[in-house]
Amino acid sequence: MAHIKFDSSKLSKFVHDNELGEMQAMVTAADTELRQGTGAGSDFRDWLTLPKDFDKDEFNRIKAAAKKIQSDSKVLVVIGIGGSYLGAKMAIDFLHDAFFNYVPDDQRVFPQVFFVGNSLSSSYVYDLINLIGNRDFSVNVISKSGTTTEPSIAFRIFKEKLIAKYGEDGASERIYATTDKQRGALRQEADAHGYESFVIPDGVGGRYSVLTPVGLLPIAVSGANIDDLMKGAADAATEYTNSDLTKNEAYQYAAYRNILYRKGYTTELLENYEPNMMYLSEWWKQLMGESEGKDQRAFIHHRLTFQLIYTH
Ligand SMILES: O=P(O)(O)OC[C@H]1O[C@](O)(CO)[C@@H](O)[C@@H]1O
Repeated sequence: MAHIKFDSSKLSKFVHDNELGEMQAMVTAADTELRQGTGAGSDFRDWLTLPKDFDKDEFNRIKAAAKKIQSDSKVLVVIGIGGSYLGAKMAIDFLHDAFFNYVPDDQRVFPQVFFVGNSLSSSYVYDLINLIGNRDFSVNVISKSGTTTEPSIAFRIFKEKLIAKYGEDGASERIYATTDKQRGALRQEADAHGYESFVIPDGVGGRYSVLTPVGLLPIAVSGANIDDLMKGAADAATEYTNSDLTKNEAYQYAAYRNILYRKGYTTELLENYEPNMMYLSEWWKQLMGESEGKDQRAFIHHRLTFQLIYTH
């Protein structure tokens, strides 16, 4: 697999050589808790096996839905917020060229993919409606609960647009719902109207859901190869199973963060040099912030995209 390298050489000023080794006992204990499911939040560990152990029938339905959208739509409108949005946005930006969404219709192979329902901005919605114009479009609405305010509002608006353009039945054929298997407002609506629907697995928290239908359908519609994506993730899942700190670079990163945090270094920067990696950083911020921030012990996360500088 293409390797992501972790380089700790510049840390020697802050962390003594022996300090990493001293973390091994803690890392082994944490790894055992994680793998055996004996720690807090153990119901939400399915992301550990997701790249290898996923619903293959549903995966094929995702590919079929992506083909249909590619054949009948110029635009896919993806509605979702937080974990139901950032992973797909990150992957599509990262995997395609910087101007993917700007290529004109007569030159593009795959639909434009736009995200909405992640803010309450009425001007953003208005601008997107204008941008779609009279062109054919489909909607992928993504929400586990089906009641989150921002995506619910956006879905109402774009569903009305679909009905006005294609009629009730035609609209139902262009709505793809990614939601809970059994519960929630969106599940009920999808079943009642016969929308093609996909499941957000119970054991995968929203922010870890990029390799579920949450991320996979929009990514597949954009033309990226989701078979290769899952294969790469499966290789990574194998590579990062070793709890030996000298062998596992992901655990090295975690251990160094922990050492630094306890020394009072509580601000973490993720820098990148490519504009199409901007949402990789946004996704990372949410992963870290939402995972660590809920018990008041989090790093403050920033991202930098040279030359763009944000501190948020
Ligand atoms: O999928 P739903 O129910 O609309 O919830 C979305 C929320 O859930 C999360 O994905 C996880 O808590 C948040 O990031 C997001 O704001």
